[in-house]
Amino acid sequence: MTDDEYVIRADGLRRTYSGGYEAVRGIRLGVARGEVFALLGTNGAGKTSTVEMLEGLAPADAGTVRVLGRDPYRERAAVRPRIGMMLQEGGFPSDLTAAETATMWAGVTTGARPVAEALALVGLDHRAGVRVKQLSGGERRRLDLALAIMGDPEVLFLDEPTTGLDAASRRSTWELVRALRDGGTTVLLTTHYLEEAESLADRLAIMDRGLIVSEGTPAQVTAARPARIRFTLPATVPAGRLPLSLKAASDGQRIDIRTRDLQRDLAELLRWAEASDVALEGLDARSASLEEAFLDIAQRDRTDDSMNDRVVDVR
Ligand SMILES: Nc1ncnc2c1ncn2[C@@H]1O[C@H](COP(=O)(O)OP(=O)(O)OP(=O)(O)O)[C@@H](O)[C@H]1O
Repeated sequence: MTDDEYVIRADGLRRTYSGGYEAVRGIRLGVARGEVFALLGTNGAGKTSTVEMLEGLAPADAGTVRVLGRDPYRERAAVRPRIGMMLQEGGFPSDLTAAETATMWAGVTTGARPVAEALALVGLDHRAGVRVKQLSGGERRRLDLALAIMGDPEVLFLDEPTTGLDAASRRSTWELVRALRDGGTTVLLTTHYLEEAESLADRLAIMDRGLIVSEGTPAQVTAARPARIRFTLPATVPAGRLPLSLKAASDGQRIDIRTRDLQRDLAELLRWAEASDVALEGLDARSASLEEAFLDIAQRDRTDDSMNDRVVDVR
């Protein structure tokens, strides 16, 4: 993909706070038109600091940012009408009702959709007459989303859009994001919900300590991680009797095998169990999930060890 085909492009992006703390340490990312891109990371990894630069709310200390081909900070007047953003904190007057807040926002939004439509899209139509301070946390989050999509933006930035939402509201927000994407909107979102990223994102990046440490489709990000086989051995069978080729870690009779060739190792295990007449209680074999990929990164962050170093051979 050429640079021109990216709706959001960042290169060598850095942000240093006063006091010298470098929150974003040179990242490169590109989001294509009509794509949902999720930015994941541990607390303090630099997601919000990054998104604020992409939104044009803060200048980059180094590197370049282009949104719709322009610098969102220096060319804010040209970029702002074409983007929607939902910040972590909405910060609207709490005495206004949801409808009044949306009407006020529509008044300063280019090409605003009808207020009733915006509220209905986030399932708040029945709460239109309720003051913001009387809305629940999840309802306020949905009002923030209604305002972000008020102008039917070409590019939508969502910073933790479903934090505080119940499971049903979260799923209807996902449906809305998918519908916007299908209508051609490019979406960049941050989230702490890995299931959300797995279900929504066409591509994602995981940030850690100011850098992007993994990037690709959810399948690509998890493909690099080992699969896992777990089971419990009968009390009479010591873990040392397992086939030597299986890299197994044990906690008493509970066995945890990490493997990059799930089919081969599972077949080996089952052949051994059959031949040895051993029942593998609670046998569970699964490919790596995004959550495991993420936890590996977070764990590495703490120990600076590779995952393989943490697998202990039982022999
Ligand atoms: N105004 C500021 N001044 C100094 N340091 C800041 C400021 N804002 C953020 N930081 C620091 O920069 C780092 C990155 O913060 P940022 O909010 O971008 O992380 P994040 O990935 O969005 O985290 P979270 O998932 O917790 O929201 C953190 O260590 C934070 O303490």
